[in-house]
Amino acid sequence: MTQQVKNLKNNILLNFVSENKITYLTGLTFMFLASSIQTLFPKILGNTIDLLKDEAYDRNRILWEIGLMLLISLFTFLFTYIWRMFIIGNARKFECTLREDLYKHFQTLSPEFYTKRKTGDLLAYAINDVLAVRMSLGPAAAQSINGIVICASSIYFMLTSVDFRLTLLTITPIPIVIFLIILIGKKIRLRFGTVQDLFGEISDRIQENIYGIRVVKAYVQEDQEIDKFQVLSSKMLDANIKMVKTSSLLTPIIEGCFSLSFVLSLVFGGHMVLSGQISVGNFVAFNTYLAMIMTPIVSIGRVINFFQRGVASLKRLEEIFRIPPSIFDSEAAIQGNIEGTIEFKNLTFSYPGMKKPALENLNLKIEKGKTIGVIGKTGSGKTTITNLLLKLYNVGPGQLYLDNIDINEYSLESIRNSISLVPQDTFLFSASIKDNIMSFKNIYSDDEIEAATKYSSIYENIANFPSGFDTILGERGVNLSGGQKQRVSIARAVIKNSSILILDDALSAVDSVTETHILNNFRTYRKEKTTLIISHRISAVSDCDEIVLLHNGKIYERGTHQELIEKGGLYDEIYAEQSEKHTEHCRECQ
Ligand SMILES: Nc1ncnc2c1ncn2[C@@H]1O[C@H](COP(=O)(O)OP(=O)(O)OP(=O)(O)O)[C@@H](O)[C@H]1O
Repeated sequence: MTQQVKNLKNNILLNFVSENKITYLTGLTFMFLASSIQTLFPKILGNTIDLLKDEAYDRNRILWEIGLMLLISLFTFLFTYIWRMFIIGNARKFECTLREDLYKHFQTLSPEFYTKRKTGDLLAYAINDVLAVRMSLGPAAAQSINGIVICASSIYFMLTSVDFRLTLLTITPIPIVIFLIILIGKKIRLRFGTVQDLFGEISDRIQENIYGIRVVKAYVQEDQEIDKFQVLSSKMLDANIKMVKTSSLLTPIIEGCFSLSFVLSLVFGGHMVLSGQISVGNFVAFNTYLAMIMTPIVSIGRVINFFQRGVASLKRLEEIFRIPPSIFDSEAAIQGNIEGTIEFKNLTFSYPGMKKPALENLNLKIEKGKTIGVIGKTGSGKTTITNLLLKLYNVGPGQLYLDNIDINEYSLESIRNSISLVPQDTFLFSASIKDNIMSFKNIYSDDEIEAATKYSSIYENIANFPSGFDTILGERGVNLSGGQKQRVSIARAVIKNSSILILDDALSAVDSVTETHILNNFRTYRKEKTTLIISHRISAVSDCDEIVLLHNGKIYERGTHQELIEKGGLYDEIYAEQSEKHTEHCRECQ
């Protein structure tokens, strides 16, 4: 577990604020200054009006007042710019740091975590939740502090410079407005929650549909899919209409209450002006303060909403950060290259939450430089061997050895640097073929890249693409055939040139001639190195030094191809079945 993740587990927000306290304090000081001087404006405006009322007004005094107003505007602009740079800038920085840390944390989590979580949900953490936290720490925090200062100073000036009674009378509707905003806001949030849930469902459906578009078309499922989508879409419409019905109440209520304040101000304030209790200038200043108060109060609902969503999202993120990486290095983990001897000793492994072991009492030693074939029916445990060798799952002590050292003693980096895997489900990045082969590591020469593709029998295909190795692959490599994708994936493993190579059913989409060609290449290129070929096809493993036939997680038969044929067991049966099919296929081809 990295120190960073440990820190984040304690309190993400407090850690960030304390790390950036200087910028926060500077920002808050300028925010306070900007809001405070802003509230001087109405008072000076009032004074100026009162001065102008006098026919023999002092011209210089008026110019001085106008100059003051210009200075206030200038400093308000300047201080607002400065606090925004610090406070909003910090919120942006927090968003970025949070997303990077989350991404790093995702990289440490086990495959088990990913099988349990939906992609759409994980995306929501990285996008919606991080954004919600940023909005509450940035604009919402700024608006509330700014609003509190503006309201407090405005009310103070109204009370002290204009009239105590008039102030109390005109601000009477404000607590009612706040109460109603909070009440309606709660309802809006509930309805917004429903809209968000439906939005998640719609995103998941679109994502699944695009991902499985071939299956949808092949099974003529388009109409059913459209119907299902329409049902969801109308649910979303209903939820939105319900939300709009409630939220539409908010603005008229706020405007109505403030209109009441202005009417009260006009009636009683006007009367006070006429009876000479307050000046016209003070009356103008009073109304300007009233208008200034209006903006932060109107945004209370939005700010509360931002905070609530921010707090909820922060909680969700903290929960995710609290999930410990289930696989990590021990304190004194061995760093370095593994030469390639593998040994399974009485290994029994069950996937988390599963009763039946995927591998049971497995005993197998693979000497460095040997090529081993693993064959077996679907679900017999072949891929589980790969998962354990790459330490994607934890294995108990004393069950799996690499170069006669327990796998648990190695660092994850050493294990994964020493093993190249060509997985069953080929995954290519939407980048150039070259970047895919190099795994984005710019450490290989063009000659090495070319050689790797020749070993994998994909060179000719790539050379025929107009942009050659620079051809950009579509998402998941859609512009390549299944067999081409597999061969690019093999080239990626070949160039890594690790001590151990695992081909997990990696030749299933290539024809038998290409399969033989690739396997022949491997025989020369990987002479001194360990290779594990997992396959359903006997043709892929028949030349291996030893073949292991797995059945229900146990070794059922083992030996060379010849020995297993002579034994006349299950392997021989599969061989006979596959040879017959092959012969039939050849006859049909003729
Ligand atoms: N993540 C998982 N969680 C729970 N059970 C799993 C998981 N992965 C595999 N299994 C189970 O473990 C057993 C062995 O699976 P494994 O993937 O190793 O089989 P396989 O021989 O590679 O099959 P195939 O030839 O179809 O790829 C199966 O019963 C499977 O259902």
